[in-house]
Amino acid sequence: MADALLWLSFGGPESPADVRPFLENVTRGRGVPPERLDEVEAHYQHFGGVSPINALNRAAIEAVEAALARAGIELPVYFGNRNWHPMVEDTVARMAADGVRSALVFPTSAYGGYSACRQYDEDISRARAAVADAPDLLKLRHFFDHPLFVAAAAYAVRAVAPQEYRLVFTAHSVPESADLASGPPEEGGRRYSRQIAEASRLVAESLGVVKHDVVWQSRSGPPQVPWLEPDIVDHIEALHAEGVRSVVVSPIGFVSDHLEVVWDLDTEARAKAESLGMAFARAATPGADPRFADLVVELIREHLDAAEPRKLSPFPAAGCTLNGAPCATACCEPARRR
Ligand SMILES: CC1=C(CCC(=O)O)c2cc3nc(cc4[nH]c(cc5[nH]c(cc1n2)c(C)c5CCC(=O)O)c(CCC(=O)O)c4C)C(CCC(=O)O)=C3C
Ligand SMILES: [Fe+2]
Repeated sequence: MADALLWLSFGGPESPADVRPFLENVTRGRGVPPERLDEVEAHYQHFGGVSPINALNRAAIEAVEAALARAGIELPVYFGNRNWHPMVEDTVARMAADGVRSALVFPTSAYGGYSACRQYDEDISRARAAVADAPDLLKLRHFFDHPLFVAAAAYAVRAVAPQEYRLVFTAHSVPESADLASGPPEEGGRRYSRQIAEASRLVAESLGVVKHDVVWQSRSGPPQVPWLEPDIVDHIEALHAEGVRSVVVSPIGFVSDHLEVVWDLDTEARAKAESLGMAFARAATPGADPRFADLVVELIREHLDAAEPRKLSPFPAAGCTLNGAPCATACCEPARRR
């Protein structure tokens, strides 16, 4: 039923010369102001023009290959990205040349929403359209509420948490209009912000933490357009004013570390906390946790062995579609660009 797995991710630059063309790929047609791009380019160049995301994806793929071998599942894994090499179009061409007729696709995002889900569907459609005899590509479902995802995130918090702390979850902000457009209009359970809140609640609950916050990071776009708030850096100030003296930040919105994690959290949010005399710890992203490889194998088994989906939330399982079809006609439509 499937001859391969395609690991589909965002991509990131791996040298200083890659940064600008990468950013142009990310923002093509998206109305991101040039000043924002200059600012973001400086963040990348601060780290030598290298995002950790591609190396972490390669390492996660190795762990999944080992987990598949342990499970006795013979499925070669291919790696393709939306915005940087290896580009998904090139990878799908290679899959076709290797004789792959049908593949499962693991997108490196656990959630619904335009940027986190439907844009990966668009990548699948684009890549298939570019390749003669492209394989059928079936995308795996959203996994924000899978017990192994929740367990990996909870473990990462426990690994860095001091005795007393405020637990703060963070995810990539999106325009409010994009968040409201996520999921079919009649059904709120696929809304990005609700899934983020639900994953955060599940992690906090499994840790026995009674009070947690959900905040946002890395907003871009023109300032007059409302995005999900509050921002993590502003929130740290608000917590300080409330008397909180120690925070643990869990980047629940992301699978692996990337530039926006190491810049916005490890650099900016940490500096803000330290300037206020607050203790600051950032939990690891789950992608490198061994539970994560097992999670991917379980999601694959839902298809190969018709295994029962394991999920902790009451929200409908969504995101699983063939050949880049959206979940539903009006689901997660891209925001209109001015
Ligand atoms: C929901 C979401 C995720 C999580 C889901 C998922 O993981 O897929 C995510 C992940 C990521 N976002 C990333 C990088 C960027 N995102 C940008 C811009 C944007 N992100 C958005 C949303 C999201 N983004 C949005 C609504 C925009 C505005 C423009 C647009 O509508 O597209 C820009 C442009 C500059 C700027 O505007 O800041 C960059 C460089 C990287 C890789 C970093 C690296 O290289 O290490 C990753 C993993
Ligand atoms: Fe982004």
